[in-house]
Amino acid sequence: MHEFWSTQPVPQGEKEAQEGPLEKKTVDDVPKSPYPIASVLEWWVPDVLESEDDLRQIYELLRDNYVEDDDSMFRFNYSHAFLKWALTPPGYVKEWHVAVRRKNDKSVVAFISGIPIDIAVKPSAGGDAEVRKMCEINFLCIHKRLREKKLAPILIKEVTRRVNVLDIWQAVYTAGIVLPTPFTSAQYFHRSLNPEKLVAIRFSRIPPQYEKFQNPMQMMKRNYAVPNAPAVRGFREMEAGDVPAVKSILNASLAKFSVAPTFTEEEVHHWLLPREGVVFSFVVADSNNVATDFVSFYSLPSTVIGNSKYNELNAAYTYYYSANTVPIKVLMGDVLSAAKAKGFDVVNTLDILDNKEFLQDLKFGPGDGNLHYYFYNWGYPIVQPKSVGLVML
Ligand SMILES: COC(=O)c1ccc(N2CCCCCC2)c(NS(=O)(=O)c2ccc(OC)cc2)c1
Repeated sequence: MHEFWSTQPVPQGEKEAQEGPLEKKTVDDVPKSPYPIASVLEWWVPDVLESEDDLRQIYELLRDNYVEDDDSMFRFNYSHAFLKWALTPPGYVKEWHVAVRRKNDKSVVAFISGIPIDIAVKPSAGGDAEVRKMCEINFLCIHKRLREKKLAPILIKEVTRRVNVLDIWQAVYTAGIVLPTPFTSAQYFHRSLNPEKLVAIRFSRIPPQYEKFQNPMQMMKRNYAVPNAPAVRGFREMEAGDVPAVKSILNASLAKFSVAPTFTEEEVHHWLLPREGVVFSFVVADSNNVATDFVSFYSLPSTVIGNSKYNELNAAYTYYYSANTVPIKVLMGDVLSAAKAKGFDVVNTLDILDNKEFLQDLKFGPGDGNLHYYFYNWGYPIVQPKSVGLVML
């Protein structure tokens, strides 16, 4: 079991692993040439920022081969603009976008990405957080026709080599499956905004508790109806002028968690300013128009697999927030209104951050998916998802 992971510096399930690095190497120990790969294949670094065609090839690989839910009802369909955003934050390293192509026709068969991130990790015994420059790994995808050929371990080793050669020795990543060894496991929750479409997509009957009504669908629509205007006075879209205030309140909010990113001003600008069709962010401004609260969500549509009537689900996912003058459930209530107004069918979230404080009142229901969080080369005790302040796209 775990032929590959048992060779890696990750907690192997022994009891209390020590906190911190599991192995210590230096740049001199790191091979300078790419990891060997089958002769019919070649390593390739797409230029996602400057080449629309390179970006399109990565987009299509993920659209057709990336994560599906357990029942293969949905597959994530990250957009071009979303992928460009997710892959090119301040200080990104082009070579950490690792693709594999077939030599003969140059078709992309696999991908894995890394981006730089500053993670603040609190020692479990308490005390100040240690801020560590890490790599955030995402979008590991092997073409459906090349599964079970041990390609994933090769991509993981190669991206690790390209990260280590720049003197970075830790990574953070998530997966819907259990690997050695999660430091937390979160659960997905979803809030319907368009119950008619969700019932149609889920091929499922209307929930039994609605059967008693004369017009069950009408009652479902009423139950999930949201105001068409925000409730919070001073609630408005975030602008560039809000960046310093948002950096300050967001970093302060995230400092409460055991594991969370810290953001520079440039990173706040990149990750949290609104981007059409990608990320949506709002502030609560006081009488001097200074942001006192902040909330955001991102657009991640899913392909509906094998449904004749609908082929796309417009899902919004809650992102970062800092609730200070209003409770998070009031702030998130305005996110539901904004998402509905922008045509989203559902809002998805995880029970990380303070999200448990709004799930029930805002009528989120449990999904059937889990998201497990992992460190590479960093021993850390298992913590509750509500101690985690890291949102992975
Ligand atoms: C790859 O998964 C999807 O594209 C997707 C999209 C929407 C989901 N919804 C919203 C639609 C209502 C039905 C259940 C929740 C769900 N169900 S889910 O429980 O939110 C879920 C999310 C992620 C996942 O794998 C990482 C597995 C399950 C999944």
